[in-house]
Formats: sequence, C-alpha cells, structure tokens
Amino acid sequence: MAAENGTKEENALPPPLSAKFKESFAFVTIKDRLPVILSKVADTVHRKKNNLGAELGNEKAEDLKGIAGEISKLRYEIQTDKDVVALEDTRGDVDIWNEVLKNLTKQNNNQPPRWFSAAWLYLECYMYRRIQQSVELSKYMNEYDVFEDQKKNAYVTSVPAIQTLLTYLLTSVENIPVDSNKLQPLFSQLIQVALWGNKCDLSISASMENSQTSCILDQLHSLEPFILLNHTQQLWNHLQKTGKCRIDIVLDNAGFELITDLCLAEFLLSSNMASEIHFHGKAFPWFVSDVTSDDFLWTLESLASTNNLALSRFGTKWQQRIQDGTWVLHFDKFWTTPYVFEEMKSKCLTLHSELSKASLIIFKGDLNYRKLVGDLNWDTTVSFERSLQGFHPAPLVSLRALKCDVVVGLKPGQGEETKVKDESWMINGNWSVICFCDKQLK
Ligand SMILES: O=P(O)(O)OC[C@@]1(O)O[C@H](CO)[C@@H](O)[C@@H]1O
Ligand SMILES: [Mn+2]
Repeated sequence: MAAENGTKEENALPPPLSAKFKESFAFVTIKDRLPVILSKVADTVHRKKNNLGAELGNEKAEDLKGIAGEISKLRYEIQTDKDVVALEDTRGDVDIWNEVLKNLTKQNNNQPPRWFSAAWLYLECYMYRRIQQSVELSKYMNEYDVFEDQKKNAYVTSVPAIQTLLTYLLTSVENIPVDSNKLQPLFSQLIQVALWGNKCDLSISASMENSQTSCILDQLHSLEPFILLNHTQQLWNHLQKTGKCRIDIVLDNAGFELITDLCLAEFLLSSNMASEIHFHGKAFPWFVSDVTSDDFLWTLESLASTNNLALSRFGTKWQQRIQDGTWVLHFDKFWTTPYVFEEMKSKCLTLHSELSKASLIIFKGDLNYRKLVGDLNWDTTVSFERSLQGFHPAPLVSLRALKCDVVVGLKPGQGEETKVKDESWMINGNWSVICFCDKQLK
C-alpha cells in the first residue's frame, strides 16, 4: 500500500477498493449487502402496487410491476457477476455514465466492468443509477422515490431524539455566548452531534431500521474515545481567522442526520460564525437514505407542522431562511455520478467554482469521504492532504463514521491498536474521524 514522500514507486497510487479482494468489505457488500438492498426495494415496490394498485389505477400499477422487474433483473446481474451494461434512459446525466463505462471497458482490454472485479465505488454508484433508470423508464411513475417510505419512517422513529436535540438547540441559540471561550465548547459539541448523526444511515444497515432513538447529547462524552482523528481545534482556529463567512455543507443522510446538520447550520448562523449556509443534496434517490430536495423540504414541513414548540419554531424559521437566502439549496448532478472528487475540477468546473466561494466545506458521511480519498486502498498513515490528490476548492473538513475499509491520517500503529479493540472497526460505524485540510499538497 502506498505511503507518502517515498520513492516514485512508493508514491504510485494504491488500487481502488474492489470485491476482487475477497477479505474486503467490498466483497461482502457486492455479494450480500447490495442484493439485500435490492430485494428490499423490490418488496417495497410490490407492496405499493398491491396496496395502492386499485387507487393508483392500472397504468401506474403496471409501471410499478415493471420497476420491480427491472430491480430483480439488476439483482440477478450482480449475483451472477454479469457485465455492467450501458444506461438507456433519457436523464440528463446518461452520457456521463455511458462515457465512464466506455472508458472503463477500454482500460480493461475491452472487457466491460463486472461486479466481482471492478472498482467498488463505481459499481455501487452505478447500482443506484440503475435503480433510478427503472423509475425513469416508467411512463406514469417516473417521480417515484423507491426509498421514500424508509426515509420517512427513519425520521418518524427519530422524532423523540429530534425533540430533545431541538429543545436543547432552542435554549442554546436563545442564550448564545458572545465570548469565544464560551462559544467553542458549544461549537465542538454540535460538530460531534453532526459527526455521530452519520451513524443513522440506511445503506450501511442494508435498509434495516437505523434511527436515533436516544438523546445523542448524553452520549457525546462516552463517544469521544471513538473519534480516531479529531481536528476540531484546527477547524475552530480556521473559523476564528475567517470571521463571519459562507460555509457549505455537503449533506449525506435524511432523517436524524439531516437534523444534526441543520442544528450545526443554525448554530453557525446564530453565533455569527457564518453569514450564509449552502447545502448540497442529491439530484435523485441515492444510497437509500441520502437527502434529495423532496426530503429536505418535507423535513422542514414536518418540523413546522408539529405541535412541539422547538420543532415548529425551527421548522418555520428554517423555511424562512430558505426564503431570505441565508440558507441556499443546491442539488448538482455531480454528486450522483461515479466521479471521485479529485475529478470535479475537470468534470464539473461550475460546481468546483461554486464550492470555492466558501470559506469552509463540510463533507458529511462515509460515501463523501470515500470520494474525497478516491476510494483507494491507502495506508492508514498516509496524510488526508495526500489522499485528496489535489482536490481543494476551499478549506474542507470531513465528518465521517467509518463504514468502509479505507481510512487515512492515523498515527503509526493506531489502526492495528483499534482492530484489537474492535475487529470490525473500519465498517461498523462505531468509530469516526474529523479530518480538516486547509491547504493543497504542493
Ligand atoms: O455515506 P454514508 O451514508 O455515511 O454511508 C453510505 C455507505 O455506508 O454505504 C456503503 C456500503 O454500501 C458504504 O461504504 C457507504 O459509505
Ligand atoms: Mn448516505
């Protein structure tokens, strides 16, 4: 595996994570987890057809049957290690996906990528784009979000935890300290709340329920030792230097994690550390629980329409922030392509330029981390800067619970020590990193 500052060979890039490595999480994911996620999607679609078929009418019922059929076909292709096939719908990003497939085929002696040998990141992203294709190809159900019920259920089961958190936020922002020494602990606390909010992800749980059901604030102290790399102080120092600024948050999961991100955003504005917050969500349903525009707006409406004081207060306030422009929503197609982030400048300069207007970009979650580091099999002691391979539109921080077997920036021996404590430390979401980078490696 590659280290840094070595000889030319040692600085060669490590291989991408792939199911060809039979001991890897990629192998478990392709062999077991993705088929389970697809089975759950097919069941959801069949259930919708059976329960709502009469109400929806024959045409929609038939389309749901078609979607379920496409999902089952995709699951069969994965389980029998078939060639990845080109997309055939008319969504605006179809050429990007087919261009990537063509290049991967060319690079592989004109053999199309296959599920148990190609790069895991590409294949998992492709699977969610194929799910979207099954919806795009339907005539009457092409707005359908096959993950909608799971995401809404995750929110509903998290409501007690959301009530506790937003009640705490209400008190905090109504008594926001002016003195930075008193502000810093609150900043650190809400960074950790957003960090651990990332454990609530329906992809890693293979769509099994994964909501926050207890008060996250009470757990922060006991969770602190599970933060393997913590750059909160560097992050605070950076924001003290920038003063009131634009901060972008590249979102991950809907449900409880989104609420923790909105809490952090509200704190950054109420404390005058930020003047505006830009959120980046997904253009279509992605990795089961990632936030789409519908999810974002539904969440605010759900908060605003409850009779709980804190929820309705913030729901209404946050809807207002979208109106007054202190919160800006973006849903660029780049985030639902197979590209890793070091490709952004060449493949999507507009987004790269947009992000470069920020004084800080906060990347949430494991998939964003994987794309930051290129989903390459780095040595754990390689620096975070090195793994970005030059991606740096602005100073950035990743708040990530580990759910995939790649991590960088650790001390020598730290990975080995952690493995002794917890055999599946890289994939169970129990451990996390707060990685900050404010410079590009020369
Ligand atoms: O980005 P998130 O929501 O934190 O995690 C999504 C995710 O867990 O799904 C994959 C497994 O299928 C992981 O590698 C990936 O990171
Ligand atoms: Mn996610």
